[in-house]
Amino acid sequence: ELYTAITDLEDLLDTEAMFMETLNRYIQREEKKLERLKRKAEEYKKEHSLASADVSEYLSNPINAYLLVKRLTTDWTTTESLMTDQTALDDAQHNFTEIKRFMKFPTDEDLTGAAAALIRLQDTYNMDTSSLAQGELMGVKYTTQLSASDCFELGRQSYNSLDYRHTVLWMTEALARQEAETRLSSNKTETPKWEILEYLAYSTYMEGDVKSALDMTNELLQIYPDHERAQGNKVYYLKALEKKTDSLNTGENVTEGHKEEKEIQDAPLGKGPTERELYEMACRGNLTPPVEITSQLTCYYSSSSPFARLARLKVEEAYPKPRILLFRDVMYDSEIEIIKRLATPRLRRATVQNFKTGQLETANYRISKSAWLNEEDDPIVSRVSRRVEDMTGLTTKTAEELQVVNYGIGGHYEPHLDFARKEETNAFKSLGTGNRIATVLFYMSDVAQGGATVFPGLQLALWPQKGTAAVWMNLLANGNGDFSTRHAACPVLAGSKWDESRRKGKEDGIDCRRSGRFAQASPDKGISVRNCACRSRDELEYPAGIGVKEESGLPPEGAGAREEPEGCDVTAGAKVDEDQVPTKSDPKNDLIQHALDSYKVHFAKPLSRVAVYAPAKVTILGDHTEYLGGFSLNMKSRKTSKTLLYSRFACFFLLNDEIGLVSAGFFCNLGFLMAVNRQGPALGRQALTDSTA
Ligand SMILES: O=C(O)CCC(=O)C(=O)O
Ligand SMILES: [Fe+2]
Repeated sequence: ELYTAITDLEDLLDTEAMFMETLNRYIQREEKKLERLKRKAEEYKKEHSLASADVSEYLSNPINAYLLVKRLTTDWTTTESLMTDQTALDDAQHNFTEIKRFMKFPTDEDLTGAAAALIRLQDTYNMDTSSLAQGELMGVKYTTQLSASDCFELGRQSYNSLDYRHTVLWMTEALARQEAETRLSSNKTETPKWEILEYLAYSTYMEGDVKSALDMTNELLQIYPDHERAQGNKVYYLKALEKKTDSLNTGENVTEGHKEEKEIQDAPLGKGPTERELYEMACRGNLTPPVEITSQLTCYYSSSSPFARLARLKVEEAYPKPRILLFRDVMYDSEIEIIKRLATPRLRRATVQNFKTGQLETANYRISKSAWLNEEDDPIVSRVSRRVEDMTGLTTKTAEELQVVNYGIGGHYEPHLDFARKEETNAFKSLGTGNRIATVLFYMSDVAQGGATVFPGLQLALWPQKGTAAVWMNLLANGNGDFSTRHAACPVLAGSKWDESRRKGKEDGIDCRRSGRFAQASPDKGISVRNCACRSRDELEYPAGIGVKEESGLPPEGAGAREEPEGCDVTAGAKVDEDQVPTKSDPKNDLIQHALDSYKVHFAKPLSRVAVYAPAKVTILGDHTEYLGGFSLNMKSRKTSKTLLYSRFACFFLLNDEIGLVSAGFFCNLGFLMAVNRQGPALGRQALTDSTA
């Protein structure tokens, strides 16, 4: 199943390239063969006309007589075998077989799935058939168009799935396009009109319009009078019409055609629209929570964990109750690339849990591919786990592995709950975890169109933005599931959607929380902004006085701060516990050692300089300490004991105890040891452990 993930579809382009190469090679070889045959024919023609000019004269020459016999024997045999030579074709066919064996190649199931996906997109995003066929997706015009035969194929796929409504739509479009194509070129189009009419007539009948079905069948019979099935159908439709007229006269109730009552799939939520309607409206961006809700929302910087105190996290409330938060810029592009690279070879069709048996199985309501990553796979996974802990205040010890998801054409996940209900006794057995306390969903790509995460009951849509994470609790404080968290992933209309989620399981009861920080998380005192209905990065309105946007979130990538310092949250962050002070005997906690090791790993050479940058303000010990929002890095120098700088953003390097300014106004608020000179005194370490910030 390749259609279920865009990343697999990308590989199909390689397959197509190989096919094209084989085809071109085959054409070249056949052209060469035809060239040789043409030359032969020329030679025959020349000799033959010479002979015909004066036959007896020509044959009086014994050499000519000999050559004539030779031409028609051995020569002709060679010519004939050249004509029948199939090695080019055999080679090409052999190549095709090998390519199909060794490269990704779509199956009929892929074609059906891809067609169903297009039709799903058409329905969810309310797109009319003819605009879609002209390459228009929700008002955005793309260059690719569908031909009559493409539309015919979509109609045929719908017909095979007994979806007569879409068969009618697509066959009607196929007919219109076929007529236009025939007008434009004298060549006959690939799909004959009578065939389109046959599907169209039958589906129209099945949709209840017998009269039109009959008209179409008559048109078909004009083009193809001997079409047996059409002849039979005509009789059938005529009878159905007669019966209809009779019963109308007698006042009897008739069901038109074979139209069946549509199964009612969605129970209305109270009196209003059904969940499906709300879901589709939210996917189209036509639904937002009422103003009474949005007016309660705030944006703030979170510094509720030691790490977050240094790298303050940009938090945006998306919904108050259930509390849904968006953490902006919490993942580096480079991390995303690594995670995608690790996951790609492991992607498999995503499964869902069978409500009754607890077994994992595939389902049409969840179409995507996913891969699971654990902490042994790569240190990056632990990094993400730590980030999740810092964001939520929950431990990831009982969390599921990291699930990476890539959606394919029209990939979606219909409304569902992430937690297991009481009746689902077997839930999570196979995963070996408890119920899901919370979901943390990282968006690893922007999606050009569609692909929102929607909460139909809350009328809320979250639009994927690369590097943002959405977080919500699935369970209430008493351990019961919170049904208002029912959510869905809308079909991806254009683009590729990559998600990564960590869902936290519980072990016993509900208490695997390290603290109730998430549930109680509140804006940092005094800096909350009311009613910031923030959508895109540019629109974010963070409180003035806190600093430039770049100041918050993770340090800028490529600014020498790629490595998130392990242990930084303990040593350089909040108040340092005596027994947590790093010592030489405990190199794991030793920032300097960590910096040295990281440097060596990344640059394959030892360090010779110390560089430190401060979250806000650097104070040299001896000077008074100004607690600027709690961000201050105290440093000690042998040669100078003066406070050097009052600027809030600064980067210093220490070279043999001299302190100098590297660049100001650039780095952000993460106390971070970049490089250390071991030859000098252990300034950096001392400075950091002395930090009072
Ligand atoms: O991809 C999304 O937007 C939501 C995914 C989701 O709900 C899930 O994986 O459980
Ligand atoms: Fe979900």
